[in-house]
Amino acid sequence: MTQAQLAERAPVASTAPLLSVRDVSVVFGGIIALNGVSFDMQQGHILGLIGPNGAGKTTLFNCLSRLYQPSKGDILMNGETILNRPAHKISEIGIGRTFQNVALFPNLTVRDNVRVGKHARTNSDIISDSLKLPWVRKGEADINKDVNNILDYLDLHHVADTIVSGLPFGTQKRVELARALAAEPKILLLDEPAGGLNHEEVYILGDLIRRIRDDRGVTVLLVEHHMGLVMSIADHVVALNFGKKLAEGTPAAVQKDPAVIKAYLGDKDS
Ligand SMILES: Nc1ncnc2c1ncn2[C@@H]1O[C@H](COP(=O)(O)OP(=O)(O)OP(=O)(O)O)[C@@H](O)[C@H]1O
Repeated sequence: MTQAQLAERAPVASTAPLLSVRDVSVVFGGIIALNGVSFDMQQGHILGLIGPNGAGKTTLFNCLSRLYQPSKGDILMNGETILNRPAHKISEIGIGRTFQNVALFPNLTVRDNVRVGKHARTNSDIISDSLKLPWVRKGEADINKDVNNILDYLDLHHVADTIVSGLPFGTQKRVELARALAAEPKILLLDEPAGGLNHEEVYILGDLIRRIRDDRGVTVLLVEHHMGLVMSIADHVVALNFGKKLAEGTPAAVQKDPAVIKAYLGDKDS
């Protein structure tokens, strides 16, 4: 192969962000929950979004997951706005999410909850499903294989046929992660995943989030109060306070930033 052909094959490092939050503001009545917030998320990064109570983290998370519409600004994925998408259509463009208090179907098994995530990405419809048309049967076989892989990956096979409501909270959180992964997201939005977990469970979770990024190339946005978790796994941290961006950078730099230290003083959760 010639030098020119080799050069053509060489991967081109892309610096274009996967997701851009541009000058986003959200106003509730007279309250400015977000005030002109901008930052980028790079492909393959774990981005930690931190800030004291009321800083605007959940509001921003809800804009990204399309539950809230910003009053101003834009959110771009690969350069295209996502603001024209309703919440139930974001899995189609590769955005998955988990919920702070776990939002599974409590009376379904672990396996069926994960299958729900998988169906968010398949093209079958109710008529094809009920007629069991060939492409549906083939689709089902692939779905079963993928679901089994995800159950193995998240160490959930032993509880695959257990009803979710009887499982410990930490396991339910893992099921939620499995359901989100089943939709094969490019970006995973995690809303306080460490909430309600004990010290060991938080450590395991951190390892898992890192593995998901490394093994599956999933870019992760993590809204989290648990500073130990954010600082140990994030590549980049964005700190908010009173709806504004206070600082951003590496975990070490943000942790040392005087404005961030000041914002957290007296906040018992920090
Ligand atoms: N639906 C709403 N209606 C009115 N005000 C709201 C609403 N949601 C949030 N707010 C206000 O917007 C501001 C930002 O709240 P938000 O919940 O986004 O902060 P947060 O950083 O997620 O806080 P916490 O860490 O306590 O969850 C707060 O002043 C909050 O009271």
